[in-house]
Amino acid sequence: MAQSRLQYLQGYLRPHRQQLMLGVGALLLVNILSVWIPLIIGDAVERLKIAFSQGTILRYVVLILALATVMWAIRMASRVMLFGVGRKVEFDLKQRIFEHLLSLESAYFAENTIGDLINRATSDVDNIRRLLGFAVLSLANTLFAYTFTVPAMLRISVRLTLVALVIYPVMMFLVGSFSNRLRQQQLDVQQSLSDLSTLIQEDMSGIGLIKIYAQESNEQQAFAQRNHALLDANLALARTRNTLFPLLGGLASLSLAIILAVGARSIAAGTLAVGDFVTLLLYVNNLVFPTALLGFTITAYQRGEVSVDRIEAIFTAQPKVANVSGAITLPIDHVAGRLQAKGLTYQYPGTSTPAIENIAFTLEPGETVALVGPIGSGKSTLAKALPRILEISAGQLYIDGHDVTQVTLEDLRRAIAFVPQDSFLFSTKIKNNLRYGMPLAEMPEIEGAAKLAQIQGEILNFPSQYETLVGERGITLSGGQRQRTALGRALLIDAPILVLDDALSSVDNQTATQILDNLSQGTQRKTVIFITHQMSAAANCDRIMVMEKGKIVQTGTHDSLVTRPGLYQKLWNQHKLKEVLQ
Ligand SMILES: Nc1ncnc2c1ncn2[C@@H]1O[C@H](COP(=O)(O)OP(=O)(O)OP(=O)(O)O)[C@@H](O)[C@H]1O
Repeated sequence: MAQSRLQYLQGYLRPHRQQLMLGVGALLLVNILSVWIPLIIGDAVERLKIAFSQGTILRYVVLILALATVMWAIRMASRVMLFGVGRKVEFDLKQRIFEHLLSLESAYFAENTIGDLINRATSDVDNIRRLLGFAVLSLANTLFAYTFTVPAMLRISVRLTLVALVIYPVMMFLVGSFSNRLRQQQLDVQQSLSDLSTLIQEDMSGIGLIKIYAQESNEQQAFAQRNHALLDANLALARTRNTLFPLLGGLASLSLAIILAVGARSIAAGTLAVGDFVTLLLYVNNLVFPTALLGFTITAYQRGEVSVDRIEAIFTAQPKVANVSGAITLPIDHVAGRLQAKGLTYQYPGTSTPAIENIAFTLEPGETVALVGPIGSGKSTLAKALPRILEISAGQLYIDGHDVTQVTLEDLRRAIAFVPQDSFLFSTKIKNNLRYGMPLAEMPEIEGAAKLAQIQGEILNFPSQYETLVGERGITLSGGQRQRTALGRALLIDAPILVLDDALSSVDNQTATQILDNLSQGTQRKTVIFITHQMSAAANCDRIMVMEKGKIVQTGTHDSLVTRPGLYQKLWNQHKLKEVLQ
């Protein structure tokens, strides 16, 4: 890891340095003040020994009460400030994680489960909040308590102080020897929690599939297994904590007992004043609480450390496709829509052969070109290469003569609207789904896009028309309706180039052909790449490119290709046969 955990933590705290310093400063003040009260009490004991008077007691009580109130107020202020820092870091981290996740490509989300990522963004961030709130407060408090109390104790009696503190190295050793086990067990808990979240997330998304295959009981078992693993991990951690913490508390109290025994003898021998003894006892008491808390502090710290690693792992993932330095801008109204490929090749990481190889073509502005070919021939790969959803090399693909790798991603993706087969819709009004790419679009524009996508008629039949909620909280659209809504969404941004990656597969041939006709008419004609298995819709396109094993093997109009022996003729004949048989 490039930086140490401590450096990461410092980085998280940097923006809130001032508040942190104020909080720690308040703690410092309170610890300095806390040395006084035992001194005052010791003094009171000595005075009262000489001459008992109500007035003296009252004066001491008022003084101690006043001091205690001030200390309480400062301690409160320090807690508000330090816990506030924890909360602010939590906010910053959540924000950073979300922004970073948005910058990553879908391949990252295929490798990392959503449940795990959600867990990191919530539970792990929460651990860091506790580390930077509670643990920092508690560590600083312990440190200050020792720094100011121990010298004050030494001034009273070196021997008794050493006697009282003899237990503390044992405590430190104990904490040290448990710390690795605690950290590992904490990691196991976080991992088990992530596994469980992943299963919940996947099962809820795939609930339809579970029902179709009647796999409820298997999924229940899988859940029980992971839930048990989480329970075991939590119990193991609790066992360790329950062994360590009471041990620490017990040892801290033991130091009080030792000093009582040894101190009483010194008083009897006349080498220690009663007042000093009382002060010393109160000092030891001051140390007991922070020391007994050390166990919690250490767990909070280790829990936080584990979470720092898990969160930083997200930040180390970098987007593969990014703007080159000095990338050129290409305003959409300057794009005519000419696409040219020269030796375009792409090989998926970890595979032995390129999915597309040495592709060359030129698409003129306004042309509608179908891309057909057997399954797995590389059509989707080519489609994804165009708006650089896949990382392609420079010098292989040009938009209006500009190398796409040199154009800013924002402009390139604004110029090339990509519509995939799986049309994802958000759980919101259909109107908002349509204007997703242009949130400020007005109704006439939205309706225009819906008409072009041939979905307007159906929307008007929905209960609340364009205001109808779709998805989880609303109505369920059919596959074809979803695809046409997704197409309407792409048409609304009015990109000069449109890539339809099997995006009309659930739409009947006639409607698909009508949609393509809509797109190729008028002054706002688009360059359309229509990837499809629907041969009759492809046949109506200006031109057809036929792919096989990652290469374009034939190009031409339907009429020219269908008469030539070759893959296209074969695909067309298969399609005709299917039509006859249906
Ligand atoms: N993410 C990936 N990692 C590795 N190989 C992949 C990946 N995506 C696709 N491939 C492989 O690349 C080849 C081309 O796939 P592609 O999806 O481009 O074909 P296609 O022509 O669009 O197929 P279909 O008609 O079924 O949609 C296939 O062999 C496929 O297995």
